[in-house]
Amino acid sequence: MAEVSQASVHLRHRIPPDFYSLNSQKPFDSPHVSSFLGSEDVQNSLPVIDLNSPTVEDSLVRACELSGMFVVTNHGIPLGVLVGAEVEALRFFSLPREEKMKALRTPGETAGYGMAPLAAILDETMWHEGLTITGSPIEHAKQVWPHEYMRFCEMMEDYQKRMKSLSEKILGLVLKNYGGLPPFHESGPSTALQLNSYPACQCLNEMIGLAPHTDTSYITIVHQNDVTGLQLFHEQHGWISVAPKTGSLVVNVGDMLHIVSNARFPSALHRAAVSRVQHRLSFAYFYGPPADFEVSPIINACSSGPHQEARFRPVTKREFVRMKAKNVHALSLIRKGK
Ligand SMILES: O=C(O)CCC(=O)C(=O)O
Ligand SMILES: [Fe+2]
Repeated sequence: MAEVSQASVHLRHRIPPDFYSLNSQKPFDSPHVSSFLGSEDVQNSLPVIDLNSPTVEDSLVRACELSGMFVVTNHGIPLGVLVGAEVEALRFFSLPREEKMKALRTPGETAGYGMAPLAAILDETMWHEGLTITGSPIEHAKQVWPHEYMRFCEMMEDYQKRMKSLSEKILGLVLKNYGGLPPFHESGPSTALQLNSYPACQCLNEMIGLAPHTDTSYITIVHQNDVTGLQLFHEQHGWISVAPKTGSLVVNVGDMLHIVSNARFPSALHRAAVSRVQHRLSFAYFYGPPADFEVSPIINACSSGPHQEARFRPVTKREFVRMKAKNVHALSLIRKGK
């Protein structure tokens, strides 16, 4: 996921590329020469889980173990909510650049418009712009639409409320054999909604939308518009495309759940490709523990063999995020017996 420490916040408000002017000088020669096209043949190999199925717990645990990424159906979020949020996001990203800049993330803030927060830790040019929302987006929405901000705010708040419940449902099922989702006594979970926009790119060579990364969350729930772009790294097949399927959602395991599961569930390595002709949108909802909650591996009867011993030392999300801001491979820093 896309979080960095206070130490590097100044990098977080770097501005996205000027897509319009770069595209108008086409063909634009990007420094990337490799292909970002995922393998289409194996795109359907991700597990698809019906959340109403009587065997849902087992299926979820197996999917977490297998690839750390899966598709859910019958998740209870009406298609109208997903499409409505898409329409509002497009209304924002279609604004002229100088209008969007009014919502630019200020140094020290998480929420706001700008490059993927990931850009602060990866030295890579990404064909991407994003709007990060934590709770109410009203301050930023008012800056760009002095009179027409309410609909955007209502849609995004409703979307987050529903995603929070869905995250808790999925995590509760996944962790049932681990004693369930831990109660967060004082503060609630840390959550964020990241609206991602990848304008069509008529570059000579392909540009990456989002560079390969793992999310810092327990889990992330992704909704994509109908343009393919999300890719998962698979040990055997390399990069595989996770094609959008109307109404279904993609869920992936993040670093925090990887730790809790004692490495039984891989933290999904994923990235986003860009289309030459279509504007791609995605919504990533990150659900994680409160910043000061200490996360540690849960060892229980389900664990066997090498999983019997804790593979990671306990870490708070705050500390982990700080470490990851300096080193994307932060998991290796808290691994025991390195
Ligand atoms: O655009 C996508 O499908 C992925 C987005 C993502 O990985 C992120 O925002 O962390
Ligand atoms: Fe991600």
